[in-house]
Amino acid sequence: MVNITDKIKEIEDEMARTQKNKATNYHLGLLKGKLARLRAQLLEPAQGAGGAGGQGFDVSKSGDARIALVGFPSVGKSTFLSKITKTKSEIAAYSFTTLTAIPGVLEYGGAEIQILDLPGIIEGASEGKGRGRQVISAAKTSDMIVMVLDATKRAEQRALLEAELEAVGIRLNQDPPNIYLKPKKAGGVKITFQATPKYLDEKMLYNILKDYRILNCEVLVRDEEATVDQFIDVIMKDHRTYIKCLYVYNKIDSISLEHLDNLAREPNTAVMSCELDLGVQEVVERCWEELQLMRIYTKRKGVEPSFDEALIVRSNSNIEDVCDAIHRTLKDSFKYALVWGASAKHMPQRVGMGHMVADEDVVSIVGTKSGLAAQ
Ligand SMILES: Nc1nc2c(ncn2[C@@H]2O[C@H](COP(=O)(O)OP(=O)(O)OP(=O)(O)O)[C@@H](O)[C@H]2O)c(=O)[nH]1
Ligand SMILES: [K+]
Ligand SMILES: [Mg+2]
Repeated sequence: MVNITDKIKEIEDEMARTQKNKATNYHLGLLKGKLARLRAQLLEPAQGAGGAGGQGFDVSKSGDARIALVGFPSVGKSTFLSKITKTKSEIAAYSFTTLTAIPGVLEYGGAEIQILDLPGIIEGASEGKGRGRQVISAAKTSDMIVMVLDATKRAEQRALLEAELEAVGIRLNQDPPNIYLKPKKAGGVKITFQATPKYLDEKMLYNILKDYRILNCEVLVRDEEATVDQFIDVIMKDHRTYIKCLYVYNKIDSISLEHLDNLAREPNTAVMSCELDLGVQEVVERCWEELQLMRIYTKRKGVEPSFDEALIVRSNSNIEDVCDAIHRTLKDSFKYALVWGASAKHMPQRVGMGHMVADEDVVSIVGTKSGLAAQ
């Protein structure tokens, strides 16, 4: 039996050989679809013993958010973890110093952020080289990826690493495509374009769906810029993860100012030197901004709010989420909430469960039973 990696290689070779033009467009679309399917198969837990399945490391999630440090060996991931948390992860000049996931806790803005130091990954990680598969699984469970890069190494490292993550369905700094796909029991395939598509047509989508044996469904393409890759992502949506990524170039103590200037201009990028303690705190601040966590201060009736301890909730949270963060049964006796701060139209504003809160709001929950104001 030909193994999956060989099949993947075959398709990749065929794609590389195929000239891109109007006539080959449909064929290339189909090949992309097949590739996505094979890659998903590769990540499925293997049958029986000794499988190199998609399991991550055995580290439980804790704190308000999780950040994974992903990068090639010896770029300084463990050095960074040791700088920003109290955890000491082994640091050395040789590759693969770190052999498992080492969690640390970063305390920032009243929140506790779990930082996962991971083994270095190498090219071919997505196909199971080294600890690649495990590292990638751990990265998938995080709220954000910090891709640590070595500023002294060649520029391709970034694209190589991106390709490894891309191959296992991780989409960095992208929104899920604006395409709606609903499988049906009968009725055939119905495709609607909300605007004239630039890169897609009905025949192309129809062919790919057929190849996936989706014979009855409704498709609505809302985005005129949607690509065939995005369409495949929608079909494969159970295998796709959309994660924020901050690219961090370490070791800037060893490069020229000109090179440093160029790196710092790349999008979603920060630069630092752990050795000279340059830019490290800025990286932490950038992470905090990207995570978009909000601090909510609770207040009991008739008592001044305490600003010592914040409740941490995610962006796009409402009063219901705040209740859940306080206590899981608080909602049951909820009457209304009083809100002071950026989200309030006047101070205080009386609001219901659906009210969206803002960073540093003060919230008082008023319940039906006595003494149920927020803790
Ligand atoms: N010049 C310079 N060297 C650094 C810097 N940060 C870390 N190093 C060195 O880079 C080497 C590798 O650091 P580690 O923290 O072990 O790298 P890692 O990415 O965790 O490596 P693996 O666990 O093997 O994947 C060590 O010798 C560090 O002292 C820096 O800012 N500048
Ligand atoms: K190392
Ligand atoms: Mg390490």
